[in-house]
Amino acid sequence: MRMIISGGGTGGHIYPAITIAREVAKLSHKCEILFVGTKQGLEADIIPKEGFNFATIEVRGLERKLSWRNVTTLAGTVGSVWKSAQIIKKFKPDVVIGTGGYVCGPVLLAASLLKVPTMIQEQNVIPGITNKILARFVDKIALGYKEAEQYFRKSKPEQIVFTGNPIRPEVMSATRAEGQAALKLALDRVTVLVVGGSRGARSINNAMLPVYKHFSNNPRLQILHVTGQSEYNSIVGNIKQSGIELSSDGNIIIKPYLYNMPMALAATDLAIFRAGAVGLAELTARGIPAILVPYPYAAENHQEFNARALEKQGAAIVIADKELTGSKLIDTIEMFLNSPDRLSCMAMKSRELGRPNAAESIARLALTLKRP
Ligand SMILES: CC(=O)N[C@H]1[C@@H](OP(=O)(O)OP(=O)(O)OC[C@H]2O[C@@H](n3ccc(=O)[nH]c3=O)[C@H](O)[C@@H]2O)O[C@H](CO)[C@@H](O)[C@@H]1O
Repeated sequence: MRMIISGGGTGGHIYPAITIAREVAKLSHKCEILFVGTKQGLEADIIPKEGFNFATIEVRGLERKLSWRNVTTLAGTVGSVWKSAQIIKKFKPDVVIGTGGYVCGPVLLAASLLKVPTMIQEQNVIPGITNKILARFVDKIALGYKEAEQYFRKSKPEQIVFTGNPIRPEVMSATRAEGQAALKLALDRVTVLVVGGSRGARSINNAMLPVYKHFSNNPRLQILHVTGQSEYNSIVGNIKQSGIELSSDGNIIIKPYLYNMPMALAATDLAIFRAGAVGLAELTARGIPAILVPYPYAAENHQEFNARALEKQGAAIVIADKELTGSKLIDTIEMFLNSPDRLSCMAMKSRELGRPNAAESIARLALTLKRP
């Protein structure tokens, strides 16, 4: 099996691509995989680290309005479709898969024009613009949420398959003890993991300062906060300025990014998260109860819809970004600390929503596309 996989911009598109690629490789002997991304996206950092061959094309995202920039972007897209076609002709894939982000547009379009079997994987309740356009050209559409089907009305029913979102196998295999050891966490404390998606979240970062003040040195819990690369230094600066100690044996741990997120998830009792679809798939697969603060500027407010899907099933509490304050977070964390039953009930509801085998379903679907 030879496969090209493309997806980029943020972790929410990149990790599904990595997971699907690994699963296809596991299921088919002799598998060669080429990842196509951009030089600017997070994929340029993550993909070579993960050991995949990596080719790049130049492509920009469209603005969601009529603009001169869009005209030049579309003109540039013709060039990137041509470049993608060259990559495809040279690599000769049996199948081309896209996991979202604008880089997928030219790659999947070129594959479809060259009559190579294609599949896209849509992670969100409300699909991204690239996948909405690509839906007209591809052979299969694998959905992370059933609710997304209504946005692909022009597609044929046999094109659409509800699989759930793929999660890395390590997310399921890591044990609590391994996670605690990997992150040097205390064994006897409730662990709160705070993550603002793959790039961090300013409003969550800002709301956390009073939370640290309140819980600093509290023996009942520890907080592991992932700030995102760009805000790490300023957050650590603010914490030090406010007199909170970040010693190695303290209960507040701040990281810019976690390359071993599965370990952190394995040790987590409560998550404070944005509502990126892959992050949510990981939380539900492990049955982690969550306080979700959807990013309000995500395209068509899709994070709100992702988050509400969990809230509806009792797997999470949602706080709107504009209503997020330190004291609201403190009150909600205190509420969970004082009612462990509520926390475990939410954990159970979360696990009911999890689809730990989604990656395998998607990989099997990809294998069916290979022509004999
Ligand atoms: C602002 C925006 O539009 N974000 C979108 C982006 O989210 P984003 O990339 O933030 O989202 P997700 O939460 O879906 O996925 C993040 C992935 O990165 C990993 N991770 C994150 C932080 C870290 O330190 N280490 C780490 O490994 C997580 O474990 C997860 O696998 O793609 C998602 C999937 O299409 C969408 O639902 C989000 O709305």
